[in-house]
Amino acid sequence: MCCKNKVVTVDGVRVKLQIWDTAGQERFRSVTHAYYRDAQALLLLYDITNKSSFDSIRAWLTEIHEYAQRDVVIMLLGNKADMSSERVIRSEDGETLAREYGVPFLETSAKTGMNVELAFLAIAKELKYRAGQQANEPSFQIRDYVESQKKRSSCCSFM
Ligand SMILES: Nc1nc2c(ncn2[C@@H]2O[C@H](COP(=O)(O)OP(=O)(O)OP(=O)(O)O)[C@@H](O)[C@H]2O)c(=O)[nH]1
Repeated sequence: MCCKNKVVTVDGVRVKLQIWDTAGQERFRSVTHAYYRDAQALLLLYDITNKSSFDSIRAWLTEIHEYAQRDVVIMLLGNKADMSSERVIRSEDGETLAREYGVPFLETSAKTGMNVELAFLAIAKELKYRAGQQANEPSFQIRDYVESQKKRSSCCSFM
């Protein structure tokens, strides 16, 4: 499960993220608590071509509420956005779920890289902002940032 490092540059400062990939299967649930208990951020991925992966997100959010840090940064990601012909979960469904839980949402593709850098950058920005919060600094809103930066799989075919 542990670890890959990812370095992103946030406002000229290099931030190192240590990424743990916890397997999503039910049978590993009991052991994954220990892995994410101390995490500062959690990326919850489902597969847009797999309904059961989307359906299990609610259970994960409930669990996280119980076991994760109270101020953990959570982001919902609908992965495999490149596989549009096999899509079963609409972007709107991801957006609605994310809105319900007040978390930012992106569709990503690990294959093409769509929105992947943005997901890590948004997390790093949020964590950096929280760590160095100054009284006179404008607040950083991760959801607004993600909304303003994201690329939609349905557009931008010229890219
Ligand atoms: N087309 C496409 N395939 C992907 C994408 N992301 C992952 N895959 C493929 O999906 C399969 C599963 O990927 P994994 O990274 O092993 O998935 P996982 O959910 O981490 O698997 P577990 O660790 O067993 O829970 C692999 O064959 C990947 O190449 C994507 O964005 N697009």
